[in-house]
This record gives sequence, structure tokens and C-alpha cells, in this order.
Amino acid sequence: MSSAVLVARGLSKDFTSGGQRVPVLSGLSLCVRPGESLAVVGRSGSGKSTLLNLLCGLQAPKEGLITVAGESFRRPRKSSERSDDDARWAELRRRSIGVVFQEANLMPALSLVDNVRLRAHLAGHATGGERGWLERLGVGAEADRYPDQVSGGQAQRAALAMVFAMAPALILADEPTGSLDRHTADAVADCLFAMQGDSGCALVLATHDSELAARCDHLLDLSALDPAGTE
Ligand SMILES: Nc1ncnc2c1ncn2[C@@H]1O[C@H](COP(=O)(O)OP(=O)(O)OP(=O)(O)O)[C@@H](O)[C@H]1O
Repeated sequence: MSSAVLVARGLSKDFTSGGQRVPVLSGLSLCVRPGESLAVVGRSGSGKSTLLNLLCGLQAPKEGLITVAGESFRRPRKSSERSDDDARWAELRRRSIGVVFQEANLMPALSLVDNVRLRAHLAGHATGGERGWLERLGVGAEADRYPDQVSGGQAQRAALAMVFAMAPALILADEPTGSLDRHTADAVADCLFAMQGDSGCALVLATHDSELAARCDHLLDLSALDPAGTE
């Protein structure tokens, strides 16, 4: 079996609110291999977005080990360690981790095709295939339009084209269809799973949508884990 793209061991995360410590994740572990998909579900506030932020280095855990595409990050750090964690996370987000949010995160001053071209370039790939990515995602005809000239579903397809054009090892998707109507959400999800299957990358998808979660290979229900011990 191929080695994991993503491993997390013993992840814990707290926030402080009104002077009180609010535990969100406690001792969470997971493992995702190339081509696998993991749905992260749970009630509102259970920590889905927080977990995805930890897995791409936008937030740091209190404790735990995260390994992505062979790069390892451990908390707490040894005080003697001069950390280059932030630079390594930034490099992973540039080349290896594609992040998809609920709203398409396109640059408004660039056409769809230029958004995809920029993302591929930043990931270190030769440009030229951008229109092909947009066509595969069903928005080839809109390639020269600007983000404010397309629908939410078309913008989200362009956001997926950006992510796949960078050929990531791992995609983190936070409610990627949450702002779309059912029909459009299903079409965008079809694209996401088809392209993920073709590319062989790993996918971690946070969602409230049980139909979307059921399309993933594995399920992680954060509501079933109670960091505060109140359930
Ligand atoms: N920066 C922050 N400061 C304090 N508390 C925070 C912060 N970010 C998140 N939280 C808290 O952490 C908990 C988990 O939030 P998170 O956004 O990860 O949940 P979620 O499962 O993604 O929720 P939803 O389904 O509503 O998007 C919530 O109680 C939230 O209020």
C-alpha cells in the first residue's frame, strides 16, 4: 500500500474566549493515502474548519504531529529548535496542498484563465494548459470572463481548475459546495471527485452535507469526539 500523503497524530487545539480555555480538538489522529478521500463532518462548532486550518499550517496545534507530503511539523516545538515551520508550510501550500473554500477565492482583477495560469505558475508548473483545465471542469466558454461575470457555480469550477492545475498531493476542501444550490452543488462535486480520481491526489473535505460526505472513502465525525468531555 502506498505511503500516506497526510498523517496527523495526537492533534489538540484550544482557543481562549472571554478568558476561558475552549478545547476544540483533543488527541485527534488521522491518515490519508494517495487517491483516498476523507469526509470531516460534525455539528457547527465541532472544529471542522479548525482541523483543515491545522492541516495546511494556517493555524498551529497546541500539541501533535502533522506530516504532509513528507514534511513533518511537531508541537510543542523544542525551545532549542530554530523553526522554519512557516516557510515550509508556505511552500507546501504553494506546491502540494490545494485549498478550496466555500466561496471561490479568485483574484477579481484576473480572468478565469489568468487565475488558473497564475496558480499553475506559482506551483512551478509550465503554463499553457489552463484552458484545458477549465474545459474539463465545464467552464471553457467562460475562460476569458472575470469572476464578477460568472455564476457562483462557474466560479467554484474555476477554483477547482486552479487547484488541479497545481497538481497537488492533497486537496483540503472546506464546504466547497456550501454556497451552491443542490443541482449546481452536485455538478461541482461530480467534477471534484472525478478529477481527484484521475489525479490520484488525496482529499479531505469538511461538510455538513451528508450526501457529499457519503461519496468519500472514509468519514471522521468530530461530534463523536468531545474535547470538553461534556457529552
Ligand atoms: N479564532 C478563534 N478564537 C476563538 N474561538 C474560535 C476561533 N476560531 C474558532 N473558534 C471556536 O472553535 C470552535 C470550532 O470552530 P470551527 O469554525 O472549526 O467549527 P466548524 O465545525 O467548522 O463550524 P461550522 O460548521 O459552523 O463552520 C467553535 O466553538 C468556534 O467558536
